Amino acid sequence: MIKKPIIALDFSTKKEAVQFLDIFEGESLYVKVGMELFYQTGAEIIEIIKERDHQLFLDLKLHDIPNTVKKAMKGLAGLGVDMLNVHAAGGREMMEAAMEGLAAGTPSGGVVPKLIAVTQLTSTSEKQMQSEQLIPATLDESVIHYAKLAHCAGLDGVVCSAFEAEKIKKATNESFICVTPGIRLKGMNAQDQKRVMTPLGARMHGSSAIVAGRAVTASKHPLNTYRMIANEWEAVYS
Ligand SMILES: O=C(O)c1cc(=O)[nH]c(=O)n1[C@@H]1O[C@H](COP(=O)(O)O)[C@@H](O)[C@H]1O
Repeated sequence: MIKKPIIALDFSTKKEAVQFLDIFEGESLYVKVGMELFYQTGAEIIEIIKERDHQLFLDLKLHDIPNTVKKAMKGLAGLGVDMLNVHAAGGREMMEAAMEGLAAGTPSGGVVPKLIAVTQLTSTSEKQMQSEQLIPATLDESVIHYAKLAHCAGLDGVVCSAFEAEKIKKATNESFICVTPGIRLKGMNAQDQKRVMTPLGARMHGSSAIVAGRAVTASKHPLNTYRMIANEWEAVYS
């Protein structure tokens, strides 16, 4: 279980990301770096975050042929991050290759980062999935199918919405990590997300970790908003 809400550092420059982190000085965080920031800064931002002793989820959502993903993961493993992800739609062989790459790239004596697979993005609705991906199943069925595939491939967990977390754990096992983005405090705008939930709702639905981005980063009072989210989420552990 990941006790701290994971903050998505979705900024386009190093300067903005660092200014944001400065607000939390003295606090140990779990942050996520995604494509927007990583493609601009490269590994430099990872170093900055590690120097500040924050935990880090590098969210690059790899999705390519097995050999390419394996080699890419081998390189990424050397960055010393805590968690990485791939798209489950890349298939079982690709996910197994990702695991092999991670193990091969982790320096000897080091901890192999956790690997999780994106099932159906939280910005996807059932209707969209059926009409655009031509998947003739319910959204739950598709997400659970991808979760089982990731589980069979030996991954540590998945990214899903909180709505599916409990069902995934039943279909795999209790320790399978369900990281759930699409987190909003009550009354907040869902923006481009389709399957959103409050931190408390995520807690009740069996999420292992929550990801909060714009709710915190675009807040007028990021520290207060983060604390509100953390209080709802962490209450279960106290
Ligand atoms: O893999 C992810 O982190 C991810 C998967 C998913 O299905 N949905 C999703 O929103 N995310 C990420 O989680 C964050 C959510 O951002 P907000 O909607 O601003 O809270 C973004 O950085 C997304 O890239």
